[in-house]
Amino acid sequence: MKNYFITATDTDAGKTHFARAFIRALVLSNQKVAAYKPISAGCYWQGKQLINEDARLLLAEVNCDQTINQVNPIAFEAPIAPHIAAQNKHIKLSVADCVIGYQLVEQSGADIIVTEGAGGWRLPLGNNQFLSSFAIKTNQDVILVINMKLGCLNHALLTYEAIKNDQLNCVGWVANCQQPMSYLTDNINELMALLPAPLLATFVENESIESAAKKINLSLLPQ
Ligand SMILES: Nc1ncnc2c1ncn2[C@@H]1O[C@H](COP(=O)(O)OP(=O)(O)OP(=O)(O)O)[C@@H](O)[C@H]1O
Ligand SMILES: C[C@H](N)[C@H](N)CCCCCC(=O)O
Ligand SMILES: [Mg+2]
Repeated sequence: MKNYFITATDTDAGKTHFARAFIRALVLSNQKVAAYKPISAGCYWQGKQLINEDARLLLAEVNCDQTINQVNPIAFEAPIAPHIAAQNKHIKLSVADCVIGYQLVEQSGADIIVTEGAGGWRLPLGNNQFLSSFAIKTNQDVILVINMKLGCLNHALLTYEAIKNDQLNCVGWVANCQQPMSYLTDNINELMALLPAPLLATFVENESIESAAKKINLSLLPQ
């Protein structure tokens, strides 16, 4: 079984966009894929259930029998830092609970589990715990989505360094071009020179999931 943890330079950088395309590409290459979004903040009510849009979109791509609750067991309505949303509800977030949810996803019989983080790499859970510790505990291969905008070089390099210091492999990165950027090619070239991991795909503005999936070079991932 393989597992990938999708992180990013920031919130709204394109983690879900990439994860949807990645799952689609893996399913097209005949893998059994499950998704996991341990913690979400920013949800809507459907009847008595809180639904996170990321989890709904990921669930729509997988080919294992999963429920939305299995994909996203911990959900908060407010679109704020999850540890604050949890505090407001008198709930304690923990790495251990994220691992328990992951173990349930493992029972889906997937060859590959794709986990989407929340925010960036060092997302606080409160009580001095971080979502990155969940990725460490479950020994995930990390994929870094970079929102190509001014300032991303520093964010990308620091994130890469943190992943490496946490002794995990950043197995690839994605250039997500959501908005026009001056000297885009030069910025991508600088990242190619400085990040010791392969560029898996470059997504353009308004890239469809179908098109994005075709661009991901799965052969660059460790076999
Ligand atoms: N290359 C792209 N082409 C088209 N739409 C994009 C692209 N990248 C991101 N988006 C859109 O931008 C928004 C933010 O992207 P996305 O939701 O993937 O970010 P995220 O990192 O998952 O954010 P969060 O931290 O909230 O989970 C979404 O509406 C998404 O559909
Ligand atoms: C609401 C947002 N879209 C995400 N779900 C949560 C992002 C938390 C970021 C926390 C931080 O690092 O400041
Ligand atoms: Mg997301």
